[in-house]
Amino acid sequence: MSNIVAIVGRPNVGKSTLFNRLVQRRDAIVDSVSGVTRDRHYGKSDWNGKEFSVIDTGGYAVGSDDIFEEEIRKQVDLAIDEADVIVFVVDVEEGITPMDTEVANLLRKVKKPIFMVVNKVDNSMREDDALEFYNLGLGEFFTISSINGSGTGDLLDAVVKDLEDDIVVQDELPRFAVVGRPNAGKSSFINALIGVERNIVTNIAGTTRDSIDTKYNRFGFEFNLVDTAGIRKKSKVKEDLEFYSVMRAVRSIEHCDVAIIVVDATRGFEGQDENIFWLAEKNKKGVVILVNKWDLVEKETNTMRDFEAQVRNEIAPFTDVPIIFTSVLTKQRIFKAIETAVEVYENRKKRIPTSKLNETMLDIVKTYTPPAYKGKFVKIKYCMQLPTPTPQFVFFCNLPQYIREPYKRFVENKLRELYDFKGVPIVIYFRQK
Ligand SMILES: Nc1nc2c(ncn2[C@@H]2O[C@H](COP(=O)(O)OP(=O)(O)OP(=O)(O)O)[C@@H](O)[C@H]2O)c(=O)[nH]1
Ligand SMILES: Nc1nc2c(ncn2[C@@H]2O[C@H](COP(=O)(O)OP(=O)(O)OP(=O)(O)O)[C@@H](O)[C@H]2O)c(=O)[nH]1
Repeated sequence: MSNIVAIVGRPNVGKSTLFNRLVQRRDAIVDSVSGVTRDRHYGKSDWNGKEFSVIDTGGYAVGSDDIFEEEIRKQVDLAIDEADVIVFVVDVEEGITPMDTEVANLLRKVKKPIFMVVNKVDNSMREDDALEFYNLGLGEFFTISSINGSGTGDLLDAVVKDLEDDIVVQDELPRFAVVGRPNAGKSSFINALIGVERNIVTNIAGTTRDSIDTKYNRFGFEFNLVDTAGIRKKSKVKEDLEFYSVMRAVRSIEHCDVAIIVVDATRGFEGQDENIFWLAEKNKKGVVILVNKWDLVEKETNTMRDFEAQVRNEIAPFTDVPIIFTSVLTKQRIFKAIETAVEVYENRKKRIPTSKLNETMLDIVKTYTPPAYKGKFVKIKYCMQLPTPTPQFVFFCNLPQYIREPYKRFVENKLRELYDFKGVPIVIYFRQK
């Protein structure tokens, strides 16, 4: 059901450079919201029509050199458990180091597809130098230059062979993933919702270890709750890793239709919350934001309004997202949260008939035409919603290359005004006709 590619390797081999290359390509071509590169560590990519998430394990290891190795070992362990494909990067300039050998030892036992990648092979002379990496005992490898891009196409061809095609499961219940930073109240929310002590709730960050992906019937709604936290073996979690919560969020979001993002009101909407938000957006999933622990916030006249404004500011331009102030402790607005998630689920499945869309939208785009560019006028002739699992629209026109981002936004906003797409990412294309 999911396609997660993890990039592992010791520091400085070029993991981030490779990651950027994989993700930017997609950002440039497919992303509806350009300029959204707010997260360094994970992103969406696609190759030959297959979409996948890429996770860069670099940059997580913090602290002194001696705990470094231990951190990297843990990350590789986690990647082995949680990712579907592992890309192991080594550096031809440095050759084999003891840490490479250690990582290779961990990977050799793994059943999942592993791709060893010798990076910094910027020229043909270095191809010969790469031969020493056979000594790591992982068999064939790819030689690439992340900086100039050579070899990355062959690597991607091989990687996507091992990934699943997009599976569209029909006629299933809505799948909700409850995601958020450690300690935000995710387990408490699920418990309050389903009315039983299903998860372990404690006030120690990162204590939720049980997996649930179960069907519920509550408040007259039927849905599945997705929580893949328990997939990994408990014994291996010795302490909480930021990388672990990222992995967990990535996987849960990939599995869901709607991500219910739980935010701790006492901490505000922070960087990590934003990352999770954009992850859901990039995956074209529905989003509902719960501002939880609202009982702990000291309220003045405009506290709620101000908080909401701050969140909307951070998530612009996708501001049409339900934000609900909850207290899981006092069970405030729990029902509302589920009711809204169901609404968002329905919005995400919405299909606007072509005739109706043209009646409404064509008028608008003819009245408010795209600005002329280099003296040329763009004429939009026709539009339709694509038969995709999530809302995507195509506008046919004479000069699609002259359509700029602000006009796209304008069209998106109009679509959102006319048809309720609250909480749902929309993709808009302009195509030649
Ligand atoms: N010559 C050459 N240099 C490269 C290539 N890829 C990356 N580098 C350089 O190698 C250095 C490390 O690259 P990063 O991408 O930051 O490496 P990393 O593995 O993500 O490092 P950590 O974040 O510390 O784990 C940078 O100076 C890059 O410019 C390459 O293909 N050829
Ligand atoms: N006052 C107050 N406390 C809350 C609320 N929701 C959760 N808590 C408390 O916050 C702590 C963390 O809650 P959890 O439900 O374990 O949080 P979690 O997000 O599942 O945490 P991890 O398992 O670390 O990912 C617990 O002590 C809860 O009792 C709330 O709405 N109000």
